[in-house]
Amino acid sequence: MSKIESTVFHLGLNKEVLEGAKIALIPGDPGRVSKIASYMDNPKPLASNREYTSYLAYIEGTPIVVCSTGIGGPSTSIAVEELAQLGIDTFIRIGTTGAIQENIEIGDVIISTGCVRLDGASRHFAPLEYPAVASYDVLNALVTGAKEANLTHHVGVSASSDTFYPGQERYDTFRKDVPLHMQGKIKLWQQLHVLNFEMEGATLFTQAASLGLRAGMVAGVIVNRTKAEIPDEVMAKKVENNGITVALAALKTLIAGK
Ligand SMILES: O=P(O)(O)O[C@H]1O[C@H](CO)[C@@H](O)[C@H]1O
Ligand SMILES: O=c1cc[nH]c(=O)[nH]1
Repeated sequence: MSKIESTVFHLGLNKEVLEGAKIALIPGDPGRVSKIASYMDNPKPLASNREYTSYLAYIEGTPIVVCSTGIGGPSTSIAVEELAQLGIDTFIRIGTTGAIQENIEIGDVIISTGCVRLDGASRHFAPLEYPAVASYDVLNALVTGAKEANLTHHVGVSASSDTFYPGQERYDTFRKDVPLHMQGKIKLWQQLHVLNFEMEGATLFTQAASLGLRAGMVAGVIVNRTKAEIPDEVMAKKVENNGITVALAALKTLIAGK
């Protein structure tokens, strides 16, 4: 039996339990998986290992995998690789994010056309010159979903940092400062019309595009960095529903288009 036919090492899944699913919804937070699955039909827990919690659920009779990636590119790349081995060809990241443009409100959603590759893991899939871009049809389905959901959404470039604190220029930390070489980065990305910071998109987009797979990302804004550094956890729990709503609406477009 080839490796591919058996259970994948980290996710603890095999082809059989995925019931032929081709699309995966991939939040960072394992605690978000059951919530996402609960909005679909017949949600069923599949596995939980390390940061990877997975469910199977159905939309209009189509099986959909929901699997968390954990925080950051490295763990995300493992989830995407192993889901691809099991036949998934379309990935929709459902995240939360920090906006860096003044006009973006908490509760808005950001749909990323591409990501600034401030991560390390994406370089293991393609040289830095390779663009971290969403696939057109997933991006289009997400924008359509946001419009149908009547949610305020912003479409543009995100920045994916390997760290939450220095890489996103947070000063209110243990050292109460940011290393000199990381100072001024919010200003730089603001000038370049980057909309937000998060931590997985660059790896996901580079990995998927370079493997000929499809990926997109929608994230709920839980903090605006022109106003604050740390998100409010109660607000964050509420806002994550907006990203989920857009992704579920996008599924309908993707399944119809399939
Ligand atoms: O809410 P999730 O999907 O985890 O996404 C964001 O939240 C985490 C940081 O708090 C990072 O994973 C970042 O990308
Ligand atoms: O500010 C934020 C909020 C969520 N996730 C991030 O990476 N940054």
